[in-house]
Amino acid sequence: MSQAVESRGVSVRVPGKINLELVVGPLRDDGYHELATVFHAVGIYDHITVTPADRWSVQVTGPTAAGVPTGPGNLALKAAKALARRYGIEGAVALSIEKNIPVSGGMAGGSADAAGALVACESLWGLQLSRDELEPLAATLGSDVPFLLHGGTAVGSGRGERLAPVLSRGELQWVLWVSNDSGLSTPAVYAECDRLREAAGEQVVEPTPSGDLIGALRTMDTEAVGATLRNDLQGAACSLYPVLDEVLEAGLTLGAHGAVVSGSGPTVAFLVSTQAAAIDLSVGLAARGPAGDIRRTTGPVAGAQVVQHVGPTGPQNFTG
Ligand SMILES: C[C@](O)(CO)[C@H](O)COP(=O)(O)OP(=O)(O)OC[C@H]1O[C@@H](n2ccc(N)nc2=O)[C@H](O)[C@@H]1O
Ligand SMILES: Nc1ncnc2c1ncn2[C@@H]1O[C@H](COP(=O)(O)OP(=O)(O)OP(=O)(O)O)[C@@H](O)[C@H]1O
Repeated sequence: MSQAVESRGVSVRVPGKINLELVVGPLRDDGYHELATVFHAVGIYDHITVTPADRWSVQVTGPTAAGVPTGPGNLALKAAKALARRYGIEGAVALSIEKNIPVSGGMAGGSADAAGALVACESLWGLQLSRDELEPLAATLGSDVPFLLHGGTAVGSGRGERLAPVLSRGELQWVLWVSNDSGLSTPAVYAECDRLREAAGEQVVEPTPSGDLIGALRTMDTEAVGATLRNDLQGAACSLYPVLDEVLEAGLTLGAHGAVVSGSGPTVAFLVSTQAAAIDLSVGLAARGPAGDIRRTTGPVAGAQVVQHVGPTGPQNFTG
């Protein structure tokens, strides 16, 4: 029997994401929009721990735990149950989630927890599945879930679930403005985007990723990356959450190289070139921008990773 199977618990850390580019194409018959997006995993992490148990349960703690469901609607629980069903695992797990990723913030926190639960349970049950083998099941749980299995920077197509890695070197410095109010509902923001487009008589074409952004990422030219950030949901997010216009303007006035609403919002990501510039921008935003939580982070970072097996003799760490 493998070490993993003997273990009493497995802990995984999983990052949130921002979208460096989100090109929204036509609404499909299945209710999803065709996308061309560039996902970018950033260093704000949830931790998921799974322990064998007689019945399924979820406990949520941490700074952003408020409002996360602890019943059957929890995405991490859904992911663990789906994996058990798919591979004929009997028995259950107790899930413990330490939440740091904003909820309904456009950073795919629920999707991250689903990806984290898949990786944790895969390890606990000794299934020997690669990330690629987990992808099809991940895609049934949400369009962003496959990306969080891999992390890094990747182009997403289809409804966001088909991935191709993007080559880049070095690290980007980000300052995030996070709403300390309520978040935004993803379906509501897509619907608002459709409404605004229809009202403007906009012709919606098949989405393609921008070569300029991919080129800028290859050399990690911060100013060029900043100039090519784009999100077609931004207008809709600002329409539903008007303070975002002020947030975007405040960060750009304070010297950010670029600013973009992440995914369906309302989190806003500002790109700067150095850690010192990130500190300056955070201080400026906290003092002069609209009220919100300001966080500094970097990307790209790896996707869901096992960090600890808790065995009969105590914890065994895998990464720092
Ligand atoms: C906004 C993004 O975060 C950008 O990466 C994603 O597109 C949203 O991904 P997600 O939260 O995993 O979304 P899902 O759980 O798959 O879908 C939730 C809802 O969002 C809308 N949705 C999502 C993805 C997509 N390509 N088109 C859509 O219109 C649909 O109304 C769908 O019912
Ligand atoms: N483990 C979880 N963590 C956070 N939210 C969860 C979780 N499970 C279910 N949810 C529900 O999912 C909804 C969306 O939460 P999430 O934090 O993933 O939004 P989001 O970051 O805006 O999503 P995305 O960026 O993928 O569009 C919330 O209403 C929340 O109630």
